[in-house]
Amino acid sequence: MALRAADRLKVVLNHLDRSGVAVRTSFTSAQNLSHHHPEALQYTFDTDVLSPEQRLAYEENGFILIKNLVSEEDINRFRKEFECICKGDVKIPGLLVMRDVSIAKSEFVQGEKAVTKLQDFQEDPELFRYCTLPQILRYVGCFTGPNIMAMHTMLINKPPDTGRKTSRHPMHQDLHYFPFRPADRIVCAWTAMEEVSRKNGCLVVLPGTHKGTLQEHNYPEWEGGVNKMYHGIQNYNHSHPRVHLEMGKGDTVFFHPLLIHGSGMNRTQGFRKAISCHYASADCHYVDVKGTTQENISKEVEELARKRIGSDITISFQDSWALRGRLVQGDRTSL
Ligand SMILES: CC(C)CC(=O)SCCNC(=O)CCNC(=O)[C@H](O)C(C)(C)COP(=O)(O)OP(=O)(O)OC[C@H]1O[C@@H](n2cnc3c(N)ncnc32)[C@H](O)[C@@H]1OP(=O)(O)O
Ligand SMILES: Nc1ncnc2c1ncn2[C@@H]1O[C@H](COP(=O)(O)OP(=O)(O)OP(=O)(O)O)[C@@H](O)[C@H]1O
Ligand SMILES: O=C(O)CCC(=O)C(=O)O
Ligand SMILES: [Fe+2]
Ligand SMILES: [Mg+2]
Repeated sequence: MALRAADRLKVVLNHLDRSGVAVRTSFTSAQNLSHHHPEALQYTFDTDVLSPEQRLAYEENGFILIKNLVSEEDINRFRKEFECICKGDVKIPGLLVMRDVSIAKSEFVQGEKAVTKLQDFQEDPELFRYCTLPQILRYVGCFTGPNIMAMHTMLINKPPDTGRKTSRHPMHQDLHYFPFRPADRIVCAWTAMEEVSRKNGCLVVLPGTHKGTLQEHNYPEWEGGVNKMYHGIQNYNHSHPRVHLEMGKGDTVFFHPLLIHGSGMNRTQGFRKAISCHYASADCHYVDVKGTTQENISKEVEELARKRIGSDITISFQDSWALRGRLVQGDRTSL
């Protein structure tokens, strides 16, 4: 007899729950337990960090929110460092400072009010401390396993919208940007650096979409313009349930790279701040994206590398990730 996937999960979790807490289940055949156990939990490892309920939630939804994971003191330090970078007091090799497209050509906006995002802070010891926080890595290991690479780092400073709606981030899957697999061994940690709500443009996720495949991404046709490399999925199911992730300072969401997500407009006058890192198992391998839907982004990244480094050296899409990735736990086995 074939069990529905959700029933199988409940059966497996019931079996896994060694603490004796009752997990409601619709099926209890011992024979089916052993038979279905290995295939049912695809997205998480049994590490004694996530409770059975938390594992089930990630398996079903593709994300899990942990409250109050990063201390106020750490966040204040990241914020200070961000200010120093924006003022030009610190120069970090490889760091990319992005301005919002609506003010990119303005000479009047200076300092942190001009910055919408820092990318690639792996050479900044102060900001990179975020990626090595033990309480974050404990959770990351539940998804990646023990060998962990920090692949992609960002500090997002979503600006007050200028009225052109450019502060939105279109709905997308982060895997679009990554030429490595398997997807299930990649996870993003995203920490709110202050209260984030629907008003200042919190994350919006489509629960369960991590079970789907990678979709085609392009620039959305938005009247007010779109930020460079902010590709989006054009034809996702607009009637799929949406969840707005309202979070407090220090709350952290871990999410799967196929989970469809974006963020809304910032309707406040403050700059909505978040810090994030994409981790992958060091056992992942690079894939060739030629002839796939990822070819468009790979060409943009290669073009950017040529602009920044010079056209005499070719840095492939894969190389650009191998150069930025940093081992944060275990052994650098492959990536
Ligand atoms: C999972 C994860 C990976 C998902 C994501 O992160 S999605 C977003 C990823 N975004 C990126 O990686 C952005 C990469 N950033 C960049 O490519 C650069 O910062 C640029 C946007 C090209 C700016 O380059 P840069 O040379 O430093 O700045 P310039 O002031 O000289 O501007 C060069 C030309 O680019 C334009 N520009 C600047 N900022 C933006 C913008 N935000 N959106 C669109 N166009 C922009 C700027 O107006 C200028 O144009 P022209 O004067 O050449 O026509
Ligand atoms: N017209 C649109 N086409 C495609 N995607 C959109 C469109 N409008 C919003 N989105 C996407 O939906 C997500 C939520 O954006 P939106 O600005 O609607 O925020 P919101 O938090 O839902 O706010 P609201 O309170 O207005 O519903 C973002 O990822 C955004 O890019
Ligand atoms: O902080 C945000 O607005 C979301 C950013 C995001 O999803 C991304 O850069 O991939
Ligand atoms: Fe994203
Ligand atoms: Mg809306």
